[in-house]
Amino acid sequence: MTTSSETGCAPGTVITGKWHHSQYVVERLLGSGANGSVYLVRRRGQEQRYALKMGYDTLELQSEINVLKALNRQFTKPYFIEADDAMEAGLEAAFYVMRYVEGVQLRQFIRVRGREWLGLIGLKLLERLSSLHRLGYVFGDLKPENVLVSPYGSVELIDFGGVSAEGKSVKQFTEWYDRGYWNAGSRTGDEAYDLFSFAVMCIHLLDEKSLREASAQLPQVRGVHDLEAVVRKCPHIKPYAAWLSRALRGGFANSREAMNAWKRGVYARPLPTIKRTPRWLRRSFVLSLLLMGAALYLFLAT
Ligand SMILES: Nc1ncnc2c1ncn2[C@@H]1O[C@H](COP(=O)(O)OP(=O)(O)OP(=O)(O)O)[C@@H](O)[C@H]1O
Repeated sequence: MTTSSETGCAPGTVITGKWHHSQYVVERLLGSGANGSVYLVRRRGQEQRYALKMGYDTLELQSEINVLKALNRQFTKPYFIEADDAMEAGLEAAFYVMRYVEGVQLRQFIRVRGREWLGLIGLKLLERLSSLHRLGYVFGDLKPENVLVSPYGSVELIDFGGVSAEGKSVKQFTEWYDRGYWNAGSRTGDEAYDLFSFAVMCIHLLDEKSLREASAQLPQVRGVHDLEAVVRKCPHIKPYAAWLSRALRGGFANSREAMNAWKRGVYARPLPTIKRTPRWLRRSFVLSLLLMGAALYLFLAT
């Protein structure tokens, strides 16, 4: 059977739920991954935007829905809206609708706004992880692509496809951020697993080149010591070093303790309040200096 997730939904496509009869108008594709395609949609006749995920595997979608529903119970602003089957001109696919998270991927945010934002972003992300852990879940596939940051620095996790119940095997992981890859522990989902990924993610954001070099070690000798060597070597990482080493060694009792340690030891530094001057403004400034110089030269020469 051909599903609409295989063929893709063009902007303007109306997706109608078979059971609840809600209608969603596709604005654009937000992204596609292993588990399906995510579209930015509006409910027909309304302004409110949502993210609609159309999946290849109903069981996978269901486990993501379960996590979002659990999060709904903890927060006033809902994560999960509804789930249904789409029936579009003979094409059939399961979908669910969730909160649309406006923002850019974490790596892009840090690249544009500067590394000094990691203190604040890290704290908000640890809060998110801690909420998930309190519900008995482990995120599993924590990586910069799964963290969206709004222009004001609010942080949301996306892609709950890797989430597993605490104590169960991690369902999805990405090599660099995986504790098993660094021979640093099992792939059993526990709070320390997410904190380990969080620590490697910070190293990645602060010194990607050194992390890449460290990961080039032979698999059987690769270890936490390689990550700690990067942490010691890189000057940008210094303010985070103590926290990162502890997370890499599984030294926090839980994510709440890790969050409090981050708040005291990392975030306690002054906040970045001044926006970096946009590049176009810097360029215009340099250009005007050059023009002034040229005008002065012509003036003196005549
Ligand atoms: N709630 C959301 N709000 C905004 N954008 C989203 C949302 N959920 C997903 N996206 C976008 O859609 C893309 C694909 O979504 P998602 O990662 O959930 O799919 P996936 O099939 O599980 O992917 P992967 O193969 O990475 O596991 C994301 O990279 C992100 O850009």
